[in-house]
Amino acid sequence: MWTEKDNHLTRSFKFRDFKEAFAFMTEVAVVAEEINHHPWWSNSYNKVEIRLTTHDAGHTVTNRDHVLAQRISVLAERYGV
Ligand SMILES: C[C@H](O)[C@H](O)[C@H]1CNC2=NC(N)=NC(=O)C2=N1
Repeated sequence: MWTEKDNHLTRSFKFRDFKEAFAFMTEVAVVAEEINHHPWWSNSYNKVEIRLTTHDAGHTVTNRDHVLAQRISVLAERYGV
């Protein structure tokens, strides 16, 4: 589940292995380019942490973040995470 703190939406994902984590990240990257809104993220082996904020709105959470979060959740569901 996404949580909002310090002016960003954040969620952590744990995949089966690095390969799945990176495949997920690749899919997120395609969506980010499509809607021109991009995540901050970190990856370590099978874990991906994502933070969403809108720099253009002074680093606040906007509808663009909620839209991307929803799109990411749909992708994540396909990995069963
Ligand atoms: C010019 C372009 O629309 C902006 O730089 C976009 C691109 N991607 C972005 N991504 C995020 N997360 N926040 C932004 O404010 C943002 N702005």
